[in-house]
Amino acid sequence: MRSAKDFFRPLAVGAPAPVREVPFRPSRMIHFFDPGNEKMAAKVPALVAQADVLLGNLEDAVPADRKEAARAGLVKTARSTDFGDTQLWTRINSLDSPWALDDLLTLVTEIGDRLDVVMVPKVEGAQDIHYVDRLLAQLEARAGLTRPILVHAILETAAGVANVEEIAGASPRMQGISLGPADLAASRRMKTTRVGGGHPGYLVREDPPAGGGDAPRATYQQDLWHYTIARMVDACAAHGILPYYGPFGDIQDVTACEDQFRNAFLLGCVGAWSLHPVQIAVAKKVFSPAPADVAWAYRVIEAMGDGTGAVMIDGKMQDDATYKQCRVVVELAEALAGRDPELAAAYAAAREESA
Ligand SMILES: CC(=O)SCCNC(=O)CCNC(=O)[C@H](O)C(C)(C)COP(=O)(O)OP(=O)(O)OC[C@H]1O[C@@H](n2cnc3c(N)ncnc32)[C@H](O)[C@@H]1OP(=O)(O)O
Ligand SMILES: O=CC(=O)O
Ligand SMILES: [Mg+2]
Repeated sequence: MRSAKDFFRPLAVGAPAPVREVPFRPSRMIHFFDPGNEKMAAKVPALVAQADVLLGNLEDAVPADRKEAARAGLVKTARSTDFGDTQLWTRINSLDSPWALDDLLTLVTEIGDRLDVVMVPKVEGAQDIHYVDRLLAQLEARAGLTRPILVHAILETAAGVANVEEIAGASPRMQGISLGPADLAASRRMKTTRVGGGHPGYLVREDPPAGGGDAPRATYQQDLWHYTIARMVDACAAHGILPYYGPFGDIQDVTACEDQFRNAFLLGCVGAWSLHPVQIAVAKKVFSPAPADVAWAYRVIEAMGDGTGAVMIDGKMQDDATYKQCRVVVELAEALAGRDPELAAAYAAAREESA
């Protein structure tokens, strides 16, 4: 383990200094595209205005014989697209694959100045982050980069979940963690055969009626991902990095996708992956606080003055703790409004109405 004093020193001579705080940039949806798929790549310029993050995916979902084409496609897209303040991320291949090393060598050298975050799949412990951390520093120094590329880990192995706290704190480069429910299900030997979301078999059943009988008993579907998301959120919050829900594979079921995203939002996640353009709007809706909630948060903050003591608003007790919750909502709303004029107008209107 590195000394605390050395933690913020560059890991290679000439590499940029590590960041001390993860910059909070809106990232409600991390939109995946296959850069080697010409039809998808052609849609990227139009998606810049819609998505907070565009991610060129090189890992799963890209066939083995198209890996080099995807990597080359990402270099081309990064160089030919004006991303404005939309972030460009990539998901490299897993560290045990034949492609990960060339992914990093090529991308940092060719488009390192355009890449904000490298997503690393199947992270099992701090050792995986340390490897990427040092390699990125060497490559950044060689490429003459002046700003460090951040790292995002996918939580998708049982070992990764067991080590999530050490992963979150492994490097000042750590930007965040996403739940990867598909690979995690496989790693845990869960019996689901889907990408994220619930399962109708995972339920609790109400007690039998008093006195017996065989009247039908209600069942309630349970959330397969609650434990892991909550654990990931705690690890991220404790280390000052950002948690995300990952993929929802039933593209047509936007209702269930919205529910899954909202559970994650309420538990503390700041965004989710979008696999198809239709999921961008779902994530935008869910991960932007509702205007009525923002207006309420401002009311509480204004009524609480310096944030101490207790007041009643509409029959509800407010104190230092609700004040802090409301600050979370307002700070998020203000960060999003800075990027999204429509949202800014909706927040201003709701605030005026509730005044
Ligand atoms: C478990 C995990 O690791 S999840 C992460 C890895 N998986 C991914 O990244 C999947 C990304 N998404 C996809 O590959 C595709 O969306 C699929 C395979 C799910 C569906 O693709 P299609 O069957 O082509 O969907 P559909 O017919 O609705 O597409 C409509 C249009 O949107 C385009 N499109 C589809 N998905 C995307 C995308 N993610 N980004 C940009 N454009 C897209 C299609 O190319 C198509 O273009 P066209 O109108 O010019 O023909
Ligand atoms: O990579 C994501 C997953 O769910 O697996
Ligand atoms: Mg995966």
